[in-house]
Amino acid sequence: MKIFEIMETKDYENVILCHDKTSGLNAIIAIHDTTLGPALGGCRMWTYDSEEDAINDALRLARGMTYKNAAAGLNLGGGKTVVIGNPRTDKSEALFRSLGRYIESLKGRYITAEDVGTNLKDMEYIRYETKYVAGLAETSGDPSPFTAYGVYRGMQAAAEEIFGTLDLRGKVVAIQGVGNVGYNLAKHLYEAGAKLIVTDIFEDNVKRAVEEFKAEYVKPDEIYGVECDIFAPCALGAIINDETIPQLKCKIVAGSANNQLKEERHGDILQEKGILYVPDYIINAGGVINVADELNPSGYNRDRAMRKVSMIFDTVKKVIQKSKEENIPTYAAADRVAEERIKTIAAVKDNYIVK
Ligand SMILES: NC(=O)C1=CN([C@@H]2O[C@H](COP(=O)(O)OP(=O)(O)OC[C@H]3O[C@@H](n4cnc5c(N)ncnc54)[C@H](O)[C@@H]3O)[C@@H](O)[C@H]2O)C=CC1
Ligand SMILES: O=C(O)CCC(=O)C(=O)O
Repeated sequence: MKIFEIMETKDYENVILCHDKTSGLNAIIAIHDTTLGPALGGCRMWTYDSEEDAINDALRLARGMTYKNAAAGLNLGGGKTVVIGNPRTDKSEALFRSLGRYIESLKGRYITAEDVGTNLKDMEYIRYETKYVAGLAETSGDPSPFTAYGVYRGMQAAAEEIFGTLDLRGKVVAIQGVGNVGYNLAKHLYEAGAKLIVTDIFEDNVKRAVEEFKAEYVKPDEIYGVECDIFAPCALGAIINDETIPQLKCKIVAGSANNQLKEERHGDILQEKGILYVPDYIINAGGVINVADELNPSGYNRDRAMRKVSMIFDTVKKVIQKSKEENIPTYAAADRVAEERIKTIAAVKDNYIVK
């Protein structure tokens, strides 16, 4: 793996390898870009097939956070931590405190939070060693309801574009994955009068959605082909691909899952087919917007965080507008929105201030 070549090509600032013999910690902190502010991004714990896979994941996710934070209008750069290990069996207080000490040593260049495989308890252990951790139980808490609300608002913006109304009453929405985000999204949609079709690999999650929201159930591999207005991927990445696109009968793809397009070209194909794709990192920024509110000098405020999440409606509109004006697919328009903000703010910061 040519790490410096990758760092040069995609403009990474730091990649920090963290090891602690006592706790067994093997982790990577990747900081992609801090033009807008300290890098903020969650801490993922996963069993990787190789160290190279783990480093690649940290790099890819850190860069994704730069774009997500920039497009969301946050004064934050992008970073991510990857802890190599099984989240069910390899966790300990010592492991997360050891990681916390590494994060502390960066003196605020990187702020961590929850991600796949980590939870509020793990964040508390990190907090024993550093203040550079957000999303604690006593402050902003579980980000999923905020992410779900952001997805709902983004869907409304997309609906206004395609159906001429943001009213989702009577619209059919197919949700893939009714876990933390999917469940909360289903609740908003049900209350708005939408008809739901759901799938999940966990029976309990399906049962909850069917009973509470009168949702129709289909098997996991059937969800792509159902007749619907909106397909909402809220489970896995890479689900928009050569096998699934021909099955889609929706007019909009809008969901919380990260990295929905298997490859960028799949975003081009959606556009050719006349399906509006709402870029994942634009519509799923509710969680990070909420977590970032903790960094406000006056402290965390839930109502303010919710108001900011609601603005995802406007960001989605802006991306759609750019896509139309510049005749590019929405995923490329989203990248331009993020890159232009970083470039503009970098230029503003160019002048010298006496400290
Ligand atoms: N929780 C949050 O605030 C954020 C979540 N995301 C992304 O949104 C997605 C969902 O996140 P959460 O709801 O937190 O995760 P979760 O783990 O609570 O829910 C995911 C659900 O998908 C189901 N699932 C897994 N494989 C499936 C398959 N093949 N077919 C159907 N269902 C399947 C799982 O059983 C689970 O119920 C993930 O991709 C995550 O990275 C992105 C930004 C923030
Ligand atoms: O929402 C969080 O807890 C951190 C943000 C993040 O890592 C993400 O949005 O993927």
